[in-house]
Amino acid sequence: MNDSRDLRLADVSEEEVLEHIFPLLRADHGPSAATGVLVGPGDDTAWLAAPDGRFLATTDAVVLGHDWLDAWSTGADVGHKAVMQNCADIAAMGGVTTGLLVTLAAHAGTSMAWVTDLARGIGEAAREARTSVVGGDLSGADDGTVMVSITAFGTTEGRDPVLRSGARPGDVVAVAGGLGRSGAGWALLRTGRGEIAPDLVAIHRRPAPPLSEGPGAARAGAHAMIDLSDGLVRDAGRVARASGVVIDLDPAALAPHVDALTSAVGAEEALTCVLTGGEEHSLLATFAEAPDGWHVLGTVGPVDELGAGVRVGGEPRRGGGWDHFDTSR
Ligand SMILES: Nc1ncnc2c1ncn2[C@@H]1O[C@H](COP(=O)(O)OP(=O)(O)O)[C@@H](O)[C@H]1O
Ligand SMILES: Cc1ncc(C[n+]2csc(CCOP(=O)(O)OP(=O)(O)O)c2C)c(N)n1
Ligand SMILES: [Mg+2]
Repeated sequence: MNDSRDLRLADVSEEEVLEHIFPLLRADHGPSAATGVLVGPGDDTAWLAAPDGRFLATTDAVVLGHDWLDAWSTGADVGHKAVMQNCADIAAMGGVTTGLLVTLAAHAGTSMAWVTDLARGIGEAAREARTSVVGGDLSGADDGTVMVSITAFGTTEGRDPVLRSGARPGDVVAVAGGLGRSGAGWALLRTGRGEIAPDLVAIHRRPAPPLSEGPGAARAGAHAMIDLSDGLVRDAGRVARASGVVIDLDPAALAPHVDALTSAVGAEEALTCVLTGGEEHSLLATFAEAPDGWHVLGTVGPVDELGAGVRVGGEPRRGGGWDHFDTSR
């Protein structure tokens, strides 16, 4: 196992795979949420502290061909993104991630080099998020199938979580992080133009959610919050419907985000990316008053005759954004 470069999963035992990846997954940071890990990987389960007696739990899976292509993303990119997707969900509740479970289901022909790279990316992202992998599972899969599923646990540090349902008329709606960059990077990759904007492609491969802004928003009194995984309009719509309000996005507030993408993808595609681009994992929240670090995008109003939902410059806006089972693509 010293040189894993040419090996496939079929050539090694499960124990050897685990022995190989454990060191890559290990947390090496000082005191943090990871200090709540009482028993880590290696036994039948992990054992975690839940200091305030309650914890957050979420899971997200990614599948080769549906969520990434090997031509676009390395194993490390896939691992990094899978971790960040989960940590963004924890942050969107106002929480801090305390531990991760990682499941890999892969066909026997999967190269050990890819698995090693995946583990490296997971470990790197976990350390960036100041958390650690506490366990997981390995499973076989049919030829061509590779799936990575991550489950994250988190703590709200004694606060109540920030739900999607708390937005109130009179609030502002604001974002921490960018808009449409991952979607623009994906559009460039799809059309073989990735070299036009390596920064956008990098964000698509490895989203960088502003994780600390989640608990920050909770401390600042956020009324509602969500992470932007499926596109601004779609995800804002989830907050609007859960809260029974209208969210009106101001085109002038969106303009700088659109302008930032225009040279790479053109003005029309830039607006589409900002409104509907997925996998950004920025945080969208509503507040009585937005704190520093948050960019106000619009306002929250009472339901009107059209019902709860999203408007852009007062105009109703539906559709767009990511749906896994949309076969019209
Ligand atoms: N297969 C499932 N079984 C039970 N609950 C699910 C399932 N899929 C999604 N959910 C729940 O539905 C909600 C929305 O899921 P999802 O859109 O995946 O959230 P997010 O975009 O934040 O990851 C979440 O609360 C999630 O836990
Ligand atoms: C090969 C490939 N096809 C499509 C996409 C685009 N894509 C996949 S998932 C997704 C949206 C977010 O994923 P999801 O699993 O719905 O995240 P969640 O809402 O559960 O956090 C997008 C835009 C991609 N990254 N790679
Ligand atoms: Mg989410």
